[in-house]
Amino acid sequence: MTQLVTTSELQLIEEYTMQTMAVPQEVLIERAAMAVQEVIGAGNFDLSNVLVLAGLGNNGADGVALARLLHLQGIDVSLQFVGNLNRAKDSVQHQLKIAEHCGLTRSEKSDFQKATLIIDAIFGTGLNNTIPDGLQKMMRAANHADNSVVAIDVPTGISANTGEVLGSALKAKSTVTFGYEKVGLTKGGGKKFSGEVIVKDIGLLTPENFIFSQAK
Ligand SMILES: NC(=O)C1=CN([C@@H]2O[C@H](COP(=O)(O)OP(=O)(O)OC[C@H]3O[C@@H](n4cnc5c(N)ncnc54)[C@H](O)[C@@H]3O)[C@@H](O)[C@H]2O)[C@@H](O)CC1
Ligand SMILES: [K+]
Repeated sequence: MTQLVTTSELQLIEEYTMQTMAVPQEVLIERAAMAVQEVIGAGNFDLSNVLVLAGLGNNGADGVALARLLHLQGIDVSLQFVGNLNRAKDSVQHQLKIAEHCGLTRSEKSDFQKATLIIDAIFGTGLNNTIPDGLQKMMRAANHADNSVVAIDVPTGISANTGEVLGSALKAKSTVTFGYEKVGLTKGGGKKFSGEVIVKDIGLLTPENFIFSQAK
């Protein structure tokens, strides 16, 4: 039996990890990025031209950290933000600062066709509304291109709680999800869009006797 989490259960686990257990958020972000680096480095993906599409929340922060790790590994990686960077969370700004110190500059616009692998770090468990129209258009174009997509935590456009497609979703070949599999990856659009789901430990700490509502 596999343990599943809802977004509210995950929120409790994240709070417990960072507030009660005092694990810094940066540690979780670094481990999330390293987990994805390990999966994409295992030999099943063409890493000759990697495009990281990063959003403005913590899912984007994971993507920026991953872009930096790949850059330091000598991989040709482009980092493109989706949305106005001025509105990005501090975690994203912080990760971008580290990446820039390591010599990785962000791209303004990237060529989907050129990318051999797209990393989807646009939205994760925080998505709670319909994807804006402009972004839906870009996602449909990416779905039509012939690249492999690896989603970080949850494919963009999928509700991590219900599996519903919130407007449009980015079709992943694999989804690297953190801690526990999200309920939304197991049903509806989530099941269809997430491809192979790989659960990775990133150091989230779960309170003893925590009650999970669902399993599969
Ligand atoms: N909570 C944490 O500290 C950690 C989170 N992690 C990553 O962070 C993700 C969750 O991060 P966030 O909670 O920051 O959320 P996301 O990065 O998924 O989304 C960013 C923000 O977008 C906004 N938003 C939601 N729906 C929208 C819509 N339709 N249009 C425009 N904006 C919208 C919300 O304010 C949301 O906070 C996880 O999936 C995981 O990848 C990991 O780095 C581990 C640590
Ligand atoms: K994502």
